[in-house]
Amino acid sequence: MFSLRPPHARGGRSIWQMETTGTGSVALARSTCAPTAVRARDRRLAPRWVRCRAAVSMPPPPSVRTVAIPFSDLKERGKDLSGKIEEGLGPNGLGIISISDVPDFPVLRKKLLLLAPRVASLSEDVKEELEDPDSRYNFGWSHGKEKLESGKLDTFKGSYYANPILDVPTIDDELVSRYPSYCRPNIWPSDHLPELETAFKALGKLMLEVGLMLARHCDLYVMRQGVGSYDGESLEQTIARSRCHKGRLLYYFPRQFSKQKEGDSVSSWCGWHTDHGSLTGLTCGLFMRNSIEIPCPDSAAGLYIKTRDNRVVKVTFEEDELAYQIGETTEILSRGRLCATPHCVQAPSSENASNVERSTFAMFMQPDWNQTLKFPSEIPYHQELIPPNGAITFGEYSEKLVNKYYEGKT
Ligand SMILES: O=C(O)CCC(=O)C(=O)O
Ligand SMILES: [Fe+2]
Repeated sequence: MFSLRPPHARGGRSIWQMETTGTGSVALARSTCAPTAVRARDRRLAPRWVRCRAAVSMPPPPSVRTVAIPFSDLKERGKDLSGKIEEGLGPNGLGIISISDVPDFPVLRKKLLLLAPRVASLSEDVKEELEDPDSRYNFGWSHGKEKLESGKLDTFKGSYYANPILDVPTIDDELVSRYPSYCRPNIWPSDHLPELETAFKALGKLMLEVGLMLARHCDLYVMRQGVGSYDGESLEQTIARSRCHKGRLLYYFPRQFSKQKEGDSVSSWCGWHTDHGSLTGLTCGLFMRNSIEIPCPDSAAGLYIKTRDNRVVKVTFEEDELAYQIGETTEILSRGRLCATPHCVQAPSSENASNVERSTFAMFMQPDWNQTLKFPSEIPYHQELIPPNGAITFGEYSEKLVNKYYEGKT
């Protein structure tokens, strides 16, 4: 059954340190905000039984609905949404919020997500041509290159990475070799799946536009809290001027569990990690069998989040809602006013899972490689990577992070 133990209790290794995913979501050890006894949002966490596989045993984790903001409110720059921002993304929030009624979103989502199994089923030769080892597989097709909690390579999901805003972020060769995971050009399967490029760019651009609107409201919330030098590094400006945004089309292969125990892991499809950038847009996962959409076959399958007081909860939002999560960089720069959240994805259980696939799209919005971040003196993560004066460009910071997790270098 599900483990309600804190992650560090598993197998003697912190599971949050394990997964090294592609751009935007290097999985990192983190200390969460200090646990507190009972918080306002806990009232929303009233347990709802989502699955019971065995007659005896521990209850499954509760399922929690995201705080939702209607698009018509979000697009008003001056509207006071600080209550909802605080409830969803503040120090006691789940670190995820959803936006409802975004025009065109449901159609663009479906168009792109239905292409994920088609990418995954291109021939091995074609997929190899679509790989980009020089960017550490941060552009084009990536499968089995990332490390999982177990330390094994992740073969459960495949990703297609591209910058939906800029095909060629820079032509400066020095920058391309210094920051390959952001500066290399996009790769598109123009001969084999030409519709991918249009669908990927359309959804990515929409998620950036809506993300910018949300960023504005996050800034208003943080400024109301009186955070000193935040102004010059506002989330909205940071995202608006960046050339580093990265979309990731994810395809989760059907999982066949050899032992029931293995299938019970809450992170059986995607390991625990915290996105390291500024803001991540996320679509609701689309379940399929043989590339045809089906309803989610197991209510326990999907996205899970670790709460600030060390509980694991399943998080739900509607398929026509667009969700956003805070990344570590924003948590640090907002001095903890906006909090990042560890998350993972659970596959359906064996009995329900035969041939079930899932696709989704994440849009990682992060500072430009040349933006200097001014870190406060006390930060919850990666203190050892920050120079004594606290100033480092996002490009250098990301390279150090990638080295830390891929090669153990700092
Ligand atoms: O599949 C999902 O819903 C989440 C994916 C994710 O967390 C990531 O790509 O960073
Ligand atoms: Fe993530």
